[in-house]
Amino acid sequence: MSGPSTSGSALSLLEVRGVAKRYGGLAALDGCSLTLETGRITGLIGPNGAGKTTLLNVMTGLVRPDEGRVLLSGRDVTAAAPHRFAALGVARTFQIVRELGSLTVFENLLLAPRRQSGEGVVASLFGRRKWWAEESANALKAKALLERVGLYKLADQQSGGLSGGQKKLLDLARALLLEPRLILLDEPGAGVSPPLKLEMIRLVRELNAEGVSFGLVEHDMHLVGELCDHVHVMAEGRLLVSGTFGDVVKDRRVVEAYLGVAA
Ligand SMILES: Nc1ncnc2c1ncn2[C@@H]1O[C@H](COP(=O)(O)OP(=O)(O)OP(=O)(O)O)[C@@H](O)[C@H]1O
Repeated sequence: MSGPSTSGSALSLLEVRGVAKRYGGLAALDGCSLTLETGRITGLIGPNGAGKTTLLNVMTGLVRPDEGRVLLSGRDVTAAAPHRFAALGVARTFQIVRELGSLTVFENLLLAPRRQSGEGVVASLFGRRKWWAEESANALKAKALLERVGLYKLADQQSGGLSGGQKKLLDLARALLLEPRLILLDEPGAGVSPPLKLEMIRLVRELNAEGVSFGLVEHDMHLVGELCDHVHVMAEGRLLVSGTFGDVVKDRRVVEAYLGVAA
């Protein structure tokens, strides 16, 4: 990773510039450039196959782009591994939640990756004591997070028995363990009952008011309209239109992209 770049807006939290990713002959991303700004809940919408999930993967180090750059607060993180993004405060949730069904809800949270203290020489000398201290702090934190997302009563249940919405809330709690400054949500509304969707909206708003920024990939336009300050519309691996939700849904190019008509 190189040092801070000189360009980019002061509000830019995570930015992709000219990002391309090919799978064989298919361009999942094709010169995509866009910015998620600090403090905002930014929507990423677009028709199926537009490249939204691939972009989230690039923005969290799960996929290395063939071309282009990824900048976090102006710092080049294009080649950073997922744990590095996590350490820098970027967390994500998944379209299909990958909980360990045979473990309890609480155990799933304890096993989730989190920011760990450094493992220098001094740390390793005091390793065992430090490990215990960290583990008990993590257990307390996990309990507090379960309470926050409304799953505390289910802490001892096998997570495989959770509903779709409860799994999404567990995934959000898992992301929050990292104490992130940015959370990328991949379809948090998919397969979620209306009451839990409202709960998800409430939580995201509350976290945002506390200073957490969000990138939100979502097909549920009600959810996008409720949550997003700003929306980027993607089509065919690149940015098509950006603006307020009200503006982009009226945009002719966006309507055409969703209908599959050439803009
Ligand atoms: N690992 C992969 N191998 C091959 N093709 C892939 C891979 N990942 C994504 N693709 C293809 O890249 C394109 C973009 O996929 P992506 O999942 O990013 O789109 P999306 O906008 O998230 O779609 P959706 O809204 O349906 O989830 C699709 O055509 C998809 O089939």
